[in-house]
Amino acid sequence: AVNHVHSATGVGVRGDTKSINTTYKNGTYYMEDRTKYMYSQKGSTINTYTFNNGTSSQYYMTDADNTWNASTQRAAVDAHYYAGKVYDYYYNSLGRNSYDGNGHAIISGVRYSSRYNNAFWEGTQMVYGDGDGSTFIALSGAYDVVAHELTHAVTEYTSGLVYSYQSGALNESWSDAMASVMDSNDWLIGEDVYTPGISGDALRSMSNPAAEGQPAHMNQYVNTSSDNGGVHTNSGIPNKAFYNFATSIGSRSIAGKIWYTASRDYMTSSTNFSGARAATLSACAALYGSGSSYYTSLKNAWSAVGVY
Ligand SMILES: CCCCC[C@H](S)C(=O)N[C@@H](Cc1ccccc1)C(=O)N[C@@H](C)C(=O)O
Ligand SMILES: [Zn+2]
Repeated sequence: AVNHVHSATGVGVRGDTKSINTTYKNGTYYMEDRTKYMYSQKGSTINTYTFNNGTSSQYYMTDADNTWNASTQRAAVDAHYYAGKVYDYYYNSLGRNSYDGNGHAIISGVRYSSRYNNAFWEGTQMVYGDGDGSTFIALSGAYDVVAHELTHAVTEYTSGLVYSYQSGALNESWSDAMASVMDSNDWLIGEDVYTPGISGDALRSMSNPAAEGQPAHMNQYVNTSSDNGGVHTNSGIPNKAFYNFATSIGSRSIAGKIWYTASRDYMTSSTNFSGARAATLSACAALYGSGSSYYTSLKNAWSAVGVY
């Protein structure tokens, strides 16, 4: 195979079988995907590692027969698979080659710590906990979680939104919005890995933020210093604006293209909610014209959440 590239069978967090791209070298198979454009262009790859429930060192994921069906491999299978899908979306739909726009390698580490109910972008890689089995199962098991985390990397290289108060809530919201474009069969966030014992709930709802305890209007903005100024709470307001816009124009992909363009071309580290409205309007005008029906729908989407 070219560059020892193999497509393998893997079993994900929820027991679902999928095809992943691996590399054969030194007599074994590695969870290294060399099939993307970034490999042909810069030699960089998608690589997935495990912390083996530690917090400092991560280890290669290898498999002797390239059938990745061990229970200890499930979180890595999904982190690897979904990272590839998120790379593909940014490259094929938005013309962005990896999170830096220049084909940077994409690194993930799974099984971080013990019973860890979170996932995050560490600044150079994605990190996923296993969850405690009650609040979360392994967080890489959800497409929207992986899209959320990798979009934080895109945000760092585009707007650079500071992760606190209104710019931080926008940072969180842009991750949820792009995740909802890619994982597009509902308006829920985290539902595939959240509370396995409860059906129908989610960590967040973009269509009805209040359903999961978030504000959906500026007059409900929560002034707090916790959670970096309530970034996971107040994200409900721009999340609702994105939902309003995408549903009013009938296209998540067009809404996502405007949101991405706003972050890349019109937003900065200190952009607040009003600035985000202006940036999305500028992006919409640049892409579709200020006389477009999209432009009017976008104004209405923001005014419906009390942002001007
Ligand atoms: C390390 C401490 C804070 C990390 C914050 C990361 S970026 C984050 O926002 N993680 C997501 C994970 C996620 C994403 C989509 C769906 C489900 C879960 C997140 O929302 N974390 C919540 C639990 C939080 O930190 O409050
Ligand atoms: Zn986040």
